[in-house]
Amino acid sequence: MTDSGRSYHTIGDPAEVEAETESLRDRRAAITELGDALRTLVEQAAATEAPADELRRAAALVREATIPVGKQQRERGQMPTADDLLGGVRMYNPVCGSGSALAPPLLIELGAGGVTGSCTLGLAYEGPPMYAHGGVSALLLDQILGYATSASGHPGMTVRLDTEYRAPVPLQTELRLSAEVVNVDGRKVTARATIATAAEPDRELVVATGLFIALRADQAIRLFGTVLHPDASNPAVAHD
Ligand SMILES: CCCCCCCCCCCCCC(=O)SCCNC(=O)CCNC(=O)[C@H](O)C(C)(C)COP(=O)(O)OP(=O)(O)OC[C@H]1O[C@@H](n2cnc3c(N)ncnc32)[C@H](O)[C@@H]1OP(=O)(O)O
Repeated sequence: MTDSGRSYHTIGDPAEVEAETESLRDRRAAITELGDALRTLVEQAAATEAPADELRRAAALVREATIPVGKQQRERGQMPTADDLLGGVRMYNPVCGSGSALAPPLLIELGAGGVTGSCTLGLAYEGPPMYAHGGVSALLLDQILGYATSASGHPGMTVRLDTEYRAPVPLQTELRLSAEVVNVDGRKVTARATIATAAEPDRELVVATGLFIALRADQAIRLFGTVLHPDASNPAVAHD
């Protein structure tokens, strides 16, 4: 979809389709630009030692910025119009999404036999002083495990995530993640993932094993019916 509210998959006048595609590209670029600015803000706000009056000035500026952004808001049952769920584009995913202020973002690449990821965590992700919060490590691992299972052709939902913290994950340090599927047993898929630093990729700091369950059709419809089977009551969907 584009700002005009029409689907970019529309079959019709090629010039119109091209204009809508260009509009979508431009909107995604703008979402990423805002995401970058927000990430900088979040990181600087977590690291700031500025005096109170500067912080209040910043708070007022941020409140002002929420006005244009808050103008058109989607609701829970509506997918972002800039996303392409089946194509794997999730602009606001809290781990990988370039539009998310929460995402480091983690960059994931498909490799032979699995997937790899890279990111650097700033002070906003601090748990123990100088190191990442354990929940943040689990977040990164769940995402890359999910990506590995999907990429192997066995997408599912996490039902179990076992996380072993062998050594603290340093902040402001380039990290390397990797994940691979280790077992497929009917609808149950097991995958293993690790976090290391780029400097010492073989020293596993955190290791996780995830169990993923492929959804039955009735489960998928119960959980995601509105977005998987959009109908006229879903205002996020274009009805050309
Ligand atoms: C190229 C690719 C690009 C795409 C990128 C995408 C990236 C995406 C990244 C996203 C990453 C983020 C990902 C996320 O964050 S996913 C979000 C976090 N996860 C959830 O919210 C899932 C919550 N759980 C459920 O909704 C239900 O459990 C579901 C619906 C999944 C299964 O329903 P149900 O629970 O009723 O199960 P079943 O009747 O179908 O039975 C199935 C089998 O499973 C066994 N079982 C179930 N639970 C457990 C358990 N805890 N330990 C061990 N086994 C368990 C069960 O015994 C049975 O075994 P068997 O009796 O057959 O032997």
